[in-house]
Amino acid sequence: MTSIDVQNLTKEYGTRRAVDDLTFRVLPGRVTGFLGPNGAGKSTTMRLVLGLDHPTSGSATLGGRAYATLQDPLRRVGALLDAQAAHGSRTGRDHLRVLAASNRLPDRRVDEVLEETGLGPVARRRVRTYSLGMRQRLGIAAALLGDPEVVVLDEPSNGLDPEGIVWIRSLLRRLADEGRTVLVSSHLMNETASFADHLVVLGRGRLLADTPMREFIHARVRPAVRVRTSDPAALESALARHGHDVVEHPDGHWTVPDARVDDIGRLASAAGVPILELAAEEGTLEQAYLDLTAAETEFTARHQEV
Ligand SMILES: Nc1ncnc2c1ncn2[C@@H]1O[C@H](COP(=O)(O)OP(=O)(O)OP(=O)(O)O)[C@@H](O)[C@H]1O
Repeated sequence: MTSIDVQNLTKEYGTRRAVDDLTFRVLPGRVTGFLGPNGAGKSTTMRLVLGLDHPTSGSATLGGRAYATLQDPLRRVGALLDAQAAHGSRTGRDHLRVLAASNRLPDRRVDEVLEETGLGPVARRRVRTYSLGMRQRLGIAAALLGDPEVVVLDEPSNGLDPEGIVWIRSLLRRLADEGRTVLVSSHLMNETASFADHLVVLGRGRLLADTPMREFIHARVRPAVRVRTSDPAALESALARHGHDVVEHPDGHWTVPDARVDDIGRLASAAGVPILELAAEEGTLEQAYLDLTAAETEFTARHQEV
């Protein structure tokens, strides 16, 4: 199977360094979320992987080969970078047929991907009449046309309605389960958390994290227990006796940082404290991401002061 290998990749536009000595690997069989603030270098990296731009130094390869050297590239790599790329005066079906013909792919694939992306009913309409979500689906259909081992999608949920978002989530999962290499950029943290197994995070063109999603969250956000009781004084003293701090919230629930739900449940039960609600509070990707990017901003500010 084919991995994406980015090795000491640097791209400068004039004096601006969009990608700065980046090294990471995107492995098959999982969905890798590609995150970073605006201008962090995600699209530039994707363009370099897809041979749409030349690196200033370093390399980006697919299964050890540069994109430009691949035979029938659509059969190896499918990409969605710009959903507006399709010709407005063509029908969705014709757009895909032209792509298929130029990559020696059978017409049968066109109908298969139209079906797969839910575009069957609008396939014979001109692209200029498509909504943003339909164009997005057409871009995804084009990416899947060659049944590629590697799929690179820049903001695929953009413009999709809730049904479309659920669909893209299950599509990404299936592509990864089939053993493909899937790299997906997004600004939406809840969305990324729902599909990514692994994360690559950029900041100012540099690699900030390359880690499984669960680890990324657990390393940055402390787990807590959410609890609500009808006898706050009794709960507070029971928790204090066992060295737990509590944080009280205006709506009456409390959180106990760094605690496990089993321990708090047992402790409350032993003390005879009535419990109305008890739940584990997992950190979210958004919290972890903001923590990381805040640390990065602080680091940059400190270094600029020197
Ligand atoms: N063709 C170009 N010419 C000059 N500068 C460019 C070009 N392409 C990108 N840049 C600059 O490189 C930096 C990285 O941009 P890039 O689009 O890769 O970031 P991104 O992480 O994809 O951002 P976003 O989340 O906003 O899409 C930005 O400062 C951008 O202005």
